[in-house]
Amino acid sequence: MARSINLAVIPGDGIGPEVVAQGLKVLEAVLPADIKVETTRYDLGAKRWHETGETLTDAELERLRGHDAILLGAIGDPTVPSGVLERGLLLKLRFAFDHYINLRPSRLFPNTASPLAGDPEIDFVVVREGTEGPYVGNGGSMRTGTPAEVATEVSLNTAYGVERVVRDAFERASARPARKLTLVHKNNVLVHAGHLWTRTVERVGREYPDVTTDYLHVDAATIFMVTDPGRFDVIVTDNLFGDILTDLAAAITGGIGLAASGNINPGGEFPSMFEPVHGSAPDIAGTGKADPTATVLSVALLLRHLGHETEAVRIEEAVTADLAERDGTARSTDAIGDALAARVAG
Ligand SMILES: NC(=O)c1ccc[n+]([C@@H]2O[C@H](COP(=O)([O-])OP(=O)(O)OC[C@H]3O[C@@H](n4cnc5c(N)ncnc54)[C@H](O)[C@@H]3O)[C@@H](O)[C@H]2O)c1
Ligand SMILES: CC(C)[C@H](C(=O)O)[C@@H](O)C(=O)O
Ligand SMILES: [Mg+2]
Repeated sequence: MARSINLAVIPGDGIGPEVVAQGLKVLEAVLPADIKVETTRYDLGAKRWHETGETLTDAELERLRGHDAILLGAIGDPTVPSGVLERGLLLKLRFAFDHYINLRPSRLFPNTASPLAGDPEIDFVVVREGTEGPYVGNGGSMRTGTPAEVATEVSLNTAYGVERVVRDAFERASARPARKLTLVHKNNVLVHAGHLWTRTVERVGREYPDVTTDYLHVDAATIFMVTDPGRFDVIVTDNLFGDILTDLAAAITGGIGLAASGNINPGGEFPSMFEPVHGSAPDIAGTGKADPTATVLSVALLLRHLGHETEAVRIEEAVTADLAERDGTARSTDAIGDALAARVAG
């Protein structure tokens, strides 16, 4: 366990800088005096793109590589064409640093309101593939802008890429009490990729006889996530399905303002990157309405990844206590950050 953390911080756009400020506040408060955190801020995002036309240079990528981990707020801005920052910055980082595990825990904290009826027990984790699928940029457009336009976006699925994420998901499932793994795909239509995923889960699953496996088509998975979320323990799924399912998962567990994620490079060859599931929320940027809890919980995932389990748990307990005391009174981003920092410090 490192006694110092060399952290890269990418606040980004919209509410990104607002929530990252709270994440850093809580990080500083939770660490004991003998663990030092050194942060380097990278001002990437819309402003930088407008000024220079750059999203992320190779030199910056090289410098980022030298950090122990990255904390990212959110990127994306209405003044920048859709996809420029998402692909040129966020996905570039995930791909360059081989973040093939996109880990998205979904837990309904005690006393937190879910839009679902009753009082559902929700505690599952989505292991979303992070470097393949339809996200690879394997596509193009011909006769662009004409009535004869043809556009493609081809999903890439390699045996290597699918197996490594499936193995990771089985490892996580076997370490959890319910020991259940659900593959979510669409193998009735996407038969080539879908059957590769299905066969891989069957084959790797033989090495994990104590883990129960099942399969759901992604459309049916959205039904069960609303009608019976307790059936899920570990979900393993492709990059795009995982993106969509985890916004839904956030919605049923108290909202997108609470959903944390980690883009993990398990071997540690590259720094892993932690970020809330949500985006830059231009509709509320600058209003102080953004909930920083998702970022604070992402800091907990970051600390756990670096071996600081005690501090990670302390943050999660502080969030649990904070959520339990919420009574509907509006609190600012800053006020929530202050409250969480005070809890972890005390
Ligand atoms: N990881 C990322 O950086 C990331 C993730 C998703 C979207 N984006 C980008 O963000 C921009 C906006 O995307 P979008 O509107 O589809 O999704 P979004 O997640 O930014 O916002 C969706 C809704 O959730 C609300 N919301 C989001 N975060 C919140 C928080 N912390 N507290 C309270 N409410 C919150 C927003 O106000 C909005 O109503 C786009 O450019 C998109 O590409 C970036
Ligand atoms: C902004 C976008 C590239 C990103 C994704 O699709 O992975 C976001 O939606 C997320 O969930 O982190
Ligand atoms: Mg998303």
